[in-house]
Formats: sequence, structure tokens, C-alpha cells
Amino acid sequence: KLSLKLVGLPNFLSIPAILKLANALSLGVKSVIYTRGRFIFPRAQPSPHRSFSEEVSVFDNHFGKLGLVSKAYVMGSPEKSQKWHVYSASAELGSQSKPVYTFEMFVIGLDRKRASVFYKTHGSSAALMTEDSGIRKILPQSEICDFEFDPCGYSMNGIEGSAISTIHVTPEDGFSYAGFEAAGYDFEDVNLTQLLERVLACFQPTEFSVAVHTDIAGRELGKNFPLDLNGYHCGHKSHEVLGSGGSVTYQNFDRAESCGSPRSILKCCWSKDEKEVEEEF
Ligand SMILES: C[S@@+](CC[C@H](N)C(=O)[O-])C[C@H]1O[C@@H](n2cnc3c(N)ncnc32)[C@H](O)[C@@H]1O
Repeated sequence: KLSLKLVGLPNFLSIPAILKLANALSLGVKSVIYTRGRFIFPRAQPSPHRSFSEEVSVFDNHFGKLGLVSKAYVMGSPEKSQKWHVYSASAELGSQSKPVYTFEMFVIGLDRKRASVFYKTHGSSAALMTEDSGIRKILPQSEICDFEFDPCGYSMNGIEGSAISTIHVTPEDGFSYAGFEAAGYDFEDVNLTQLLERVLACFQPTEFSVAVHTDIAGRELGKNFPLDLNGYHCGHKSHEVLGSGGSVTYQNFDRAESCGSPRSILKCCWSKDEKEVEEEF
């Protein structure tokens, strides 16, 4: 299994190189899944990243030749600009008995104080950012390799047995966002709602979306998740069955303007003058 997280501009040039290396090891492709958020300033992007259909045709060109059958979806509310694009291609229906779950969160509009942790200073370090942001507490048993960018920004990869996690933070005010992904965890052991709340506590975003992917049909976790989340309004929820027999559940959330509940882990301290990322369609 090979997992690539591409932050910023996706780069598909690695696909032929990966297929060539796999071929040299006599490894075939059983299934492929590609997910991405919305297209921001699509006309300013180089081909094939101006639209999802362009990206899908590149994937189909590579994986169709290998006999994989593909499906592509755009998930999310028609009223929301935030979307979840999913491309899936597979050679056969999954035959394993234990599902592999992937949990992805995309948070937008970070609380300024939380975002300030991810700015390089004289005394800062990636390890301190991991501690001070609360990222260390998200999956406390994981081994973390973290990196601080100059003048700001943060990335980490975590590993815990066969499970992995990754976080990438763009803290610049006005267009701040962060991505979190955890794959290979047994979400019967790791409570998904608590995991989600630990990620939210690090960033306290104005808006976020969650996607839960399972590679086996009928083993969805996302259907009744999250049950109850204080401080946020649940938005549109969508569910798609993938060609491989797996599925994706996707949901948007917006911060409630008043969150007086004593159970809330979130502070209502966002400023209304923070603007959403501008975009073109
Ligand atoms: C978390 S990084 C994304 C890095 C991504 N994992 C990569 O390898 O390109 C994005 C944040 O780091 C900042 N940054 C600083 N130097 C950068 C660089 N050389 N490449 C990418 N991002 C950089 C950006 O302004 C942004 O806030």
C-alpha cells in the first residue's frame, strides 16, 4: 500500500514512476482512491488541475489501461462551496474480512491564537509546535516526525504499528487551513468523535469537513458519526458506495455563533471580519 498526501498543488507526475517501480517488483494495482477538497482559483491552476473531470481523465488514462474500473463523485451540499471529490478505481471487490478505515478532516479558518503556534520564532521548534498545539495529544501513542516551515507552517507524519497519521497546517491569517488524516486505526478502539474533538481543540476552526472511508461494503462507521458535537452546526451529509465495495461518508460543519454549553471544548472567539477563501468556479 502506498499513501501520498499532496498539500497545495497536486502532482500526478509521480504516477507513472510509481507504476514503473511497482511493475519492476511484479506488483499489480488492486485499488486506487484519490480524494481532494474544493478547487480554489481553478483557472489559475495548470492542467490537469483546473477541474475534477480533467484530473479523472488522467487517472482513467493510467488505471483504465491496467483494467481497473473507476467511479468518481463530488460530495457535499449544493449550497456550500466546500466539496469532497472522490475518485476510486479497483480491479476486484475487496475480499478481506477486516476493514481498513481512513479518517480525514479538513479545517478552515483557524482560531488566530491557535494558528500563532505554527509561526517560527527564535525559540520555536517542530517538537514544541507538536506539544503546544495539542497535536501530541491527538494520537498520544504515535511516533511523530514533525517539521516547522519558515516563516510559518507545520507538517507531521505519525506512525503507530501499522496505522499512520498526518497533519499539514497553513496558518496564514485570512486563508488558514489544516488537514488531518488517520488510516489503519481500529475505530472500535479509537473513539472517532473523541479523535475529532482532539483535532478541533488544536485548531478551533470556523468550518470543517470530515470524510470517513472504509474499503469493505457494509462496514461503514460514518453512518451514525458524529452523534453530537457541541459548538458546531452539522451540515450536509453524503454517502457514496465505491466500485471497490467500500464507501465514503462526508459531512460539513460550521461553528455555531454562540456555544454556551458547558460540555463544549471550543471557545467562541472567532472574529467576524475573517473572510472565507475567495474562489472562482
Ligand atoms: C504545511 S506546509 C505544506 C507542506 C507540504 N507538506 C510540502 O511538502 O510542500 C504549508 C505551510 O508552510 C508554509 N511554507 C513555508 N515554506 C514552504 C515551502 N518551502 N513549501 C511549502 N510550504 C511552505 C506555507 O506558507 C504554508 O503556511
